[in-house]
Amino acid sequence: MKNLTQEELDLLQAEEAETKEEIAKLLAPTAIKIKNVTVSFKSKKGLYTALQDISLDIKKGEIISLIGHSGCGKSTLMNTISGMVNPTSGEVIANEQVVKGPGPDRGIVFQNYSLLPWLTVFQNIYEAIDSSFKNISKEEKKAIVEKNLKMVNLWEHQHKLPGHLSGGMKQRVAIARAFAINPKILLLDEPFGALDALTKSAMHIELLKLWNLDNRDKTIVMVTHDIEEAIFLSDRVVVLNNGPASTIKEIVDIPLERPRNKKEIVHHPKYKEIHDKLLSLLIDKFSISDY
Ligand SMILES: Nc1ncnc2c1ncn2[C@@H]1O[C@H](COP(=O)(O)OP(=O)(O)OP(=O)(O)O)[C@@H](O)[C@H]1O
Repeated sequence: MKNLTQEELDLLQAEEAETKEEIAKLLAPTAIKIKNVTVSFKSKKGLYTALQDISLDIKKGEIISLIGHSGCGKSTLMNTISGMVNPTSGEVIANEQVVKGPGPDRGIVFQNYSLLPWLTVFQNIYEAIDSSFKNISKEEKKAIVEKNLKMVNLWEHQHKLPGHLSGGMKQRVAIARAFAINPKILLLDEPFGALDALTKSAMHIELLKLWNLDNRDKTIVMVTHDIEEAIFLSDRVVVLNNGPASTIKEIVDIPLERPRNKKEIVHHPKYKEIHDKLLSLLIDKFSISDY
């Protein structure tokens, strides 16, 4: 084990880390640093400020969920990390580089899969690898496609077009494509939002399996509306206030040990507490008499 610096020791003490996992997390380097990010959009009515002075540090290997009401700015925050939206002020540092635009170190999966409908499953992944890795041979690229399609159990479906796949299969292709590029940071914008409950559950397990296979090194940021999904997958849940000028309302830790079991986790004494807390943060009114 490496010798800890005074700063690291102080940090450990301050946080009263209890488990090995917590200690590892505390000592992990920062993968994404969001520094005082404000995002304003020009609209016909003038300037619309979606996000106001957001700061957040995300550690390497962390799984973070962004949650909040529709229109609060979750996707905008995600897009500033991906580089598709430039902050009006402030900056995002990802993998120690100031984000200036999209890059292969940050893979994105959208809710609508964004597969190219005229390409087969195999080609969809191959093309993504082809445009990201210039210096490897065709054979190596094919091997990466094969490995990642096998990981999501879709190798036998490699010749199909996206139109001939179910929603869950399309989403698995989209995830395999994101993993094939092997980004250090994986950005998931409501990736399972359109799936039925059973497929969604299966996809949660698939995602965590892939994350485990990768030594839990990949940093994952996910937008979701689903509290259960956020608790099951995340290390921390970031709750955003409503816009305009949305800020971080609260960051909720999910101190549930991994690996997590879908059936058992709901009986964990902390689960209900966390669930209630997130629900209260999202919904202010609970009783009919409040309406
Ligand atoms: N390119 C843009 N131009 C103008 N306004 C924008 C643009 N992108 C987002 N907005 C506005 O910024 C606000 C935040 O939008 P965003 O899509 O980030 O919200 P969200 O929390 O992801 O919503 P949802 O949960 O409904 O997907 C909204 O009011 C939206 O209309």
